[in-house]
Amino acid sequence: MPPPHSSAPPPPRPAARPFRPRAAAAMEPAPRFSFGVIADVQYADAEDGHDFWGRRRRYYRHSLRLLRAAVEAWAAERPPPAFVLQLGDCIDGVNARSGAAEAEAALGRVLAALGRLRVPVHHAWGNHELYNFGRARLAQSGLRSRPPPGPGPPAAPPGDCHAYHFCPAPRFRFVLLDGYELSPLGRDADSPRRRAALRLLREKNRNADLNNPAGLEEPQFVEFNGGFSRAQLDWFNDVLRFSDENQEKVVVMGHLPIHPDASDEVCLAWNYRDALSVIHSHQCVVCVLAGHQHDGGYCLDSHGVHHLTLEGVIETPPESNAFGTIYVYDDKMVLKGRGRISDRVMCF
Ligand SMILES: Nc1ncnc2c1ncn2[C@@H]1O[C@H](COP(=O)(O)OP(=O)(O)O)[C@@H](O)[C@H]1O
Repeated sequence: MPPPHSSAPPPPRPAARPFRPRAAAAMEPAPRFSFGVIADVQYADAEDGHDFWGRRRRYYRHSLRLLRAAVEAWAAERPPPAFVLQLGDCIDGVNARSGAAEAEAALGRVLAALGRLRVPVHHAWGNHELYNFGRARLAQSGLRSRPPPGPGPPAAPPGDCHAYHFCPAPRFRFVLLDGYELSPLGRDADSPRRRAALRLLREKNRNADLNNPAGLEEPQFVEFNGGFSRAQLDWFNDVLRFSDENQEKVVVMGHLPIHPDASDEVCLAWNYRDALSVIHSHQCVVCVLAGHQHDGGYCLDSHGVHHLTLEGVIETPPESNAFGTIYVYDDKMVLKGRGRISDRVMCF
């Protein structure tokens, strides 16, 4: 969601030529592995709409076509990406207004499109998943992407938190964070977790509409964002300690951005500072990938961590796209962006 002062989006860039990582230079080593990234598909079988400010068009139906085009492009790569990160909000909240069957059908179409890839897809849960489904249903759905536990630190935090880690190649670990563990969204109406999240939100946000950030000292305290529990942050800290001790490089992913220079101030996780301070107390994290802020963003922070917020598919015109492939080397990650997403080299 753009802030009120944001300008019009840049025009779509022409389609890029296929990227051939091995052909770039004869002496350059081949990437260790690659993976696909995509954010905020927000599919619904509905007419186009707009963002809250009425400034950005939302292409609800076309977003599924763009997702299918992304899948085709990934499938044509040689070698294909080892996995895909779907950074959350894969279906839009408008589905829920038409009933549970519509939400299930929309999710089914998105999962079928991604399922053509035959590689693992890791799903972050965003606010729009939680507008459509409770957490219990999500945990039974195709969006529960936690792999079987492997060696190393505990596979996931306690409770129903959708956070986990996995190791796609020796000395590389990916950590998925659940930015809506603290949130009224997706919780049963009378549950203690929902009441506690609402209490916290209302302490920080006195507006009648909890989605309204006007006048807040910490504008990220709106209902369409959420936060990390202490238990999740402690678990995250344990995972990063293990990675430090084992000389691993870590990529963190989640729906919500956690650095103010890679997002507008309204789209950050409630307690983004806590997540950042865990990251900064370790050496291993090289990159944080997020969605949610549909205009995208990037910064290299004061500790040398890259923060990349992906442009959202939902606000991408049908003739363009918004996805990418990231090629991972021992000393860098090279993003080859498609459509609205720019190429980028992120050195470690
Ligand atoms: N400044 C605001 N004041 C009040 N409600 C808002 C504001 N910005 C967004 N909302 C509402 O918050 C919800 C989430 O916003 P939306 O832009 O749809 O989120 P997302 O970017 O995740 O798609 C929507 O119902 C939207 O109307």
